[in-house]
Amino acid sequence: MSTLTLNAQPASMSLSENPFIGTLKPPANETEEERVQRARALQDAQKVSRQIDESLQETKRLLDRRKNGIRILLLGQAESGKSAVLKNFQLAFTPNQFRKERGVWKTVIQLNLLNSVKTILNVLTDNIDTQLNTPPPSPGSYSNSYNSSKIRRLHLGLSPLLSMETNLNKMLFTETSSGSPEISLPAGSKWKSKLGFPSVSRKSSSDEEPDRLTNSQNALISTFSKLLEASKEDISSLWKDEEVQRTLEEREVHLRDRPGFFLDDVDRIASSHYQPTDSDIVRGRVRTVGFEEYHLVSESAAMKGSEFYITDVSGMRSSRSSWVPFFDDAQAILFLVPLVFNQMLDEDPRVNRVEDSLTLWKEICANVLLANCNIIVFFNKMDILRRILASGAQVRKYVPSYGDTPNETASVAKYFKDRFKAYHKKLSPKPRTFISHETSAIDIRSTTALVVTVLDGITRANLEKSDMM
Ligand SMILES: Nc1nc2c(ncn2[C@@H]2O[C@H](COP(=O)(O)OP(=O)(O)OP(=O)(O)O)[C@@H](O)[C@H]2O)c(=O)[nH]1
Ligand SMILES: [Mg+2]
Repeated sequence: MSTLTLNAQPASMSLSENPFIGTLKPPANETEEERVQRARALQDAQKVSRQIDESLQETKRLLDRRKNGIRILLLGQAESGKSAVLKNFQLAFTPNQFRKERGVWKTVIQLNLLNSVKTILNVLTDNIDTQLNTPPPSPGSYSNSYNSSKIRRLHLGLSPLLSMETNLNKMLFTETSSGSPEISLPAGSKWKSKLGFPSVSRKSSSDEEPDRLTNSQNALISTFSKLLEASKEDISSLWKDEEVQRTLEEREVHLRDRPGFFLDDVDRIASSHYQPTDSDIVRGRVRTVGFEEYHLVSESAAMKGSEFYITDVSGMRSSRSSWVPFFDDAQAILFLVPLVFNQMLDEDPRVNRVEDSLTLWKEICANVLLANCNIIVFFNKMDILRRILASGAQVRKYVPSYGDTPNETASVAKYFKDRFKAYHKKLSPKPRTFISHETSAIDIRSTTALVVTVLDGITRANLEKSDMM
């Protein structure tokens, strides 16, 4: 083994030629004070050098550790359910850590609830505006129980809550350029530490640690919760009102199919003592902005100590170009496709969601950087698909090529699965197996069981790959 000697000096170089000797030698007429200063500076420099070495070693250790863990990338359009699937991974493998953050979700879920109330009020107001501008089709056909004065009264009653909601959103979350009324997660989960929940070791597009909330900000959160509780009856009767339900139906506003729907649980959630359940947390909606890597060290007995790195990204169209740097590192991709064939993208209401997923899928399949990557498709939101079909919506109206295939869940799922599978075969740079699952990510019992099986499959596939190398 060859050893490096620090004094090594080319034989051809004389001492007087060595350019470093002059700088390292103490000055000839150095005073005692200068000598002490020089010694101190040398000590400081050695300390910095040691710190750099330690940090390099730590980085290497983390990189080695990462290399031995399973690295998964979650992809799919916005609202496809990536963060919901991530929460199922957390529930399955790190339930204790997951539950420690329960308190953070209370405010998020209460804000989600209020967001649905705002949607209803907007629809009712809009409806009344339309009625005022069009004569009734038959006398008395506009006997709306939510007439303009009733809505005005409701608005008035809820206005302190609504204005507080605006302030809370500004205080806790990021505003998106999409202009969406949804709350957005600032890049990285550091927002959780704002609420007093230290984030576990993660890497994200923003590693800035936010300031903790001040007492007055915490008081605002608590007042919001109390005000929501005081408005519980109003919200409940608004949601249960038949006229309201009919108007929402006429306007094709299907709140149950939208993200962050909690109106069926208003009695439980609009309470200042409310504690979110696991299922509530998975249903809670916060739009992801940027990306975040979660490092999970399994707590479960079967896989204790196994490590996974799961990267969750924003699915907005404008964010997709920032996915590419993660392709190189990912061992498996979970690609989420919500089969909501009658819904359009938020960011471009002319684009059908399933068509957008297909376009994205083709790009992912054909990408050479992902040629060796396992890709697993989750056909998600199956519960919503069932509801959409039960409401009588015809697939062929939105996807003409569906033709006369039966308009029922199994046929619809098979039709889309076959299309995704065909592109996978045609566009993959190398042959690979098509793997897919039908999921409802809010069904935590079946999804936590599924992610355990999926992870097992990914681990085996990687072992086989490394055996072959
Ligand atoms: N009903 C139903 N809701 C779901 C399902 N999967 C996810 N959701 C809900 O849909 C909403 C959007 O899911 P997210 O996981 O936040 O979506 P995302 O893909 O992370 O979206 P971005 O962060 O915007 O890219 C959340 O409120 C979820 O709870 C599902 O299978 N069924
Ligand atoms: Mg997300």
